[in-house]
Amino acid sequence: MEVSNSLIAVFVFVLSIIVVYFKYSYNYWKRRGIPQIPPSFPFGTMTKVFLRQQMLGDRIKEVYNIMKGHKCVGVYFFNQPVLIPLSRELIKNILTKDFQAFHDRGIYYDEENDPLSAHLFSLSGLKWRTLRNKLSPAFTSGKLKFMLETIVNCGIQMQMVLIDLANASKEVEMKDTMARFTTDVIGSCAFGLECNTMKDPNTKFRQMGRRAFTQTISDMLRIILIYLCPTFVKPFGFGVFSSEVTKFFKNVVKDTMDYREVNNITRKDFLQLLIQLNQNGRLDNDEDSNYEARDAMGTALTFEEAAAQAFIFFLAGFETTSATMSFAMFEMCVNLEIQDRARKDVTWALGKYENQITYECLAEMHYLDTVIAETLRKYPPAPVYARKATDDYQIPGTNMTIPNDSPVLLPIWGIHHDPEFWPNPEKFDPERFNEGNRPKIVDYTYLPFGEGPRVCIGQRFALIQIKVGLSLILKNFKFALSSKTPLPLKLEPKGIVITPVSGIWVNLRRLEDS
Ligand code: HEM
Repeated sequence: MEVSNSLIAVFVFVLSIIVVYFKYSYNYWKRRGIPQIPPSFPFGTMTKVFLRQQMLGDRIKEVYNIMKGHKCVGVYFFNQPVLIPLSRELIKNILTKDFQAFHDRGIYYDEENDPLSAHLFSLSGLKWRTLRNKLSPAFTSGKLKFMLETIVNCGIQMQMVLIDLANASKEVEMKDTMARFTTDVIGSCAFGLECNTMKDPNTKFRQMGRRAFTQTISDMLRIILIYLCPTFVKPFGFGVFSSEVTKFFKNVVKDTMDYREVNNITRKDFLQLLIQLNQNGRLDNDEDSNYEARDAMGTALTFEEAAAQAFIFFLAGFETTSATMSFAMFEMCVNLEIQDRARKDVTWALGKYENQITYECLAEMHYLDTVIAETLRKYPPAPVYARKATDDYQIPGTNMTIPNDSPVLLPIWGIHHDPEFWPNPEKFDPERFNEGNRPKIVDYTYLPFGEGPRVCIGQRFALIQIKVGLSLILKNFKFALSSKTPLPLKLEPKGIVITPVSGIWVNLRRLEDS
């Protein structure tokens, strides 16, 4: 009895210390004269997010709406202070003008124990800059043209599978179908593999892709530990992703690189470019020579570094693009006149280029561009993204200073739905991006791919992939929402990228039959 009383006393004592410490931490922003949202113990300002009841992007949008008018606001993840910039000038300064004070994301990586975590998205400082310079030439229009054939081949596989489903009058779940298409594209372009996920939805590649984007309770606990005490977890070799996922991707890169070397095979894909960087530290025959990488060359990428980049191209590439394609399909189901107009645009461009999806043909699908742009506004796949202050930063025109090391989260979902910049923001209206309206878009209010030196490196590749997929669907099918799609769409609270909870189900009708 006495032992248990002592244990309870120790527990109460430790808990009281934690509560007092958290309460003190909860004045962090107030002490610095920065407005804050009142936090509560123990989750700070993010209770529903940590209880997996609300998407992070949605919570940050609420904060944006409550505090709009201020330059910035402080929030807390547990007791960790995080800054949300609200004014356009401050957002611009962080992303571009004063980039030197915010060049890192503050994302955990551990080159030694978890080399796959040391990729372009997470790296910091000079390492990031050097790698960015080395990789940028892999995304020039010349290199993308070189990969188009691979993307179109994956699109044709998708088209064939959809034709079979339409012939069998089966309802199709678009989110998963698009994820299988983009898995095939990125699997092929980043890992040099024909994944065949379109034909077999349960390939190991697709399973690992799904696993990477599903957080189990133990993943969540590991991530929280990494977030709260990164120095403590390092010696334990905790990875951001489960070891099953990282082992799989590392082996795929190793096996494919070895196979190509032994059999002297080259292919038109990112992996080939990574192999060149691994062997020579630069790309062969670089016809797009306007890149600033010349100084950064010389040192080759190690195998681990090359594998980490293939891994991030896959992670950053497949879910974001498939989400965009499926939301575009959803909106074109709900707005049939937009679907018809997009189809006319696509068939006109294809007609002009003898039904061949070339780079030039895609560039002429102007209306489809506006549909994709509006999809990325209404459903930005990355509803928030991170930066870290790399110096003390005094906010111009104020007495407020963002302390060195502060995590910063950009409230993209909030900005994209702000009626001041986007009247009637819930309306899906591609006209916002037509030739006449595009120049009127207020700077720093449309940021689906980020901005400044850390802007998405895969932006052009993503847009090509999305256009290839959507143009093949529009050309071949009419589509309508099935009653299996619950309306209004509910978004997954546990998701990293915005995804609909129960998928998007459509009925496809082959155009010859309509
Ligand atoms: C619709 C599709 C996509 C969206 C909406 C998207 C969005 C973003 C955003 C918001 C960022 C952060 C930008 C910033 O912090 O300023 C980012 C970074 C990045 N994205 Fe994408 N992305 C997409 C597709 C892709 C694809 C297809 C790839 C690769 C093939 C890719 C690779 C990357 C990488 C490597 C970074 C890190 C860049 C750096 O830190 O230097 N993304 N992306």
